[in-house]
Amino acid sequence: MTDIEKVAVVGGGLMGAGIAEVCARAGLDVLVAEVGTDALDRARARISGSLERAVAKAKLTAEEGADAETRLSYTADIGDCADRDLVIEAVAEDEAVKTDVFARLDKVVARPDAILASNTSSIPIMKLAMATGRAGQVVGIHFFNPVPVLPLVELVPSLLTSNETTERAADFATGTLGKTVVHARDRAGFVVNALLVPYLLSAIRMLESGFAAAEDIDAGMVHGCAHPMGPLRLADLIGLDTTRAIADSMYAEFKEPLYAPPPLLLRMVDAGLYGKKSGRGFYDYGKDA
Ligand SMILES: CC(=O)CC(=O)SCCNC(=O)CCNC(=O)[C@H](O)C(C)(C)COP(=O)(O)OP(=O)(O)OC[C@H]1O[C@@H](n2cnc3c(N)ncnc32)[C@H](O)[C@@H]1OP(=O)(O)O
Ligand SMILES: NC(=O)C1=CN([C@@H]2O[C@H](COP(=O)(O)OP(=O)(O)OC[C@H]3O[C@@H](n4cnc5c(N)ncnc54)[C@H](O)[C@@H]3O)[C@@H](O)[C@H]2O)C=CC1
Repeated sequence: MTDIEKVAVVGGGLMGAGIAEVCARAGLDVLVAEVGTDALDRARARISGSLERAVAKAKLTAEEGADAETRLSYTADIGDCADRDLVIEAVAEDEAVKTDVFARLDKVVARPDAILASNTSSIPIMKLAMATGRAGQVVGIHFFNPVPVLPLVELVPSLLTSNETTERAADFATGTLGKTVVHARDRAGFVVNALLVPYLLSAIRMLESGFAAAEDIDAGMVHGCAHPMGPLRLADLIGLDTTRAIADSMYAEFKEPLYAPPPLLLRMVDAGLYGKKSGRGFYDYGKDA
């Protein structure tokens, strides 16, 4: 266990809700910060629903589920992050939005040794660190979707992150949350997305070119390579808006065509077809997805 007891998660979407849930299940006091009451209600419903499913599947006792709920609190005021030991930013994959959040956290987080972490998939940590006056305490702690299921955390120090911050973040991920850590350099996409995203984009290009149907592309990778889901269903799970944003930042960093988002992905994002979270992407998920 580490000295980290009070955590805030800024952004309670797909990833922020999962991160808040695993932190509360690990016994931490967790504050979820969102942009307004509607977004907070959605975050609360996401976390409570997931805890209820874990209880229904006997992964948690009813008492453990109820205890986790009592450790969670919600706010629309980022100023409430003042007393936190660790803040994990999980807002949309947009550099301007994230740097604004880091600049605001730098003003409000009062503890001199607090860690400011980002769950970014691809934005260099240095860009976020330089929005603060405490780059030594800014680090990437990158979780994987769904957070309660997947064991991995990528730990990404920038050139300016102190060894102490990196070690405390690693202890938090492994000792407190029980995750498996891999260390990555501060390059867009880190380790996993640098490998995964070109594969997802290739599948989209394959569909776009008429090479094969979505179902056949996915079935090929599920039944031929034992992946738990095919690349198009996985892109839908990640969110096509997020997949596009990740591709954009990797392409901006490396200028390699394999990272360039294909036109079909761009048009689907333009159309609001974000995948599972919006109800439609490469597949239909119905209204309640
Ligand atoms: C973009 C980035 O920056 C980084 C990323 O995250 S990249 C994305 C990485 N994620 C992946 O690659 C996901 C690959 N897919 C999978 O692992 C699986 O398909 C999946 C876990 C999503 C669903 O698995 P499945 O077998 O098709 O469905 P299902 O039977 O419903 O779920 C399997 C288990 O996971 C659990 N689960 C699924 N989704 C869950 C969620 N959102 N929260 C909690 N538990 C969940 C289920 O309860 C079930 O648990 P049990 O076996 O103990 O009953
Ligand atoms: N979707 C995925 O599979 C994965 C995503 N990530 C990363 O996690 C981050 C979040 O992604 P998702 O959860 O998928 O996105 P999402 O769109 O589901 O959630 C983002 C949330 O941030 C909130 N938000 C926006 N601005 C805010 C602000 N200023 N203050 C507080 N909240 C704010 C939004 O209201 C929304 O609820 C991104 O950086 C993404 O790249 C990392 C791993 C996997």
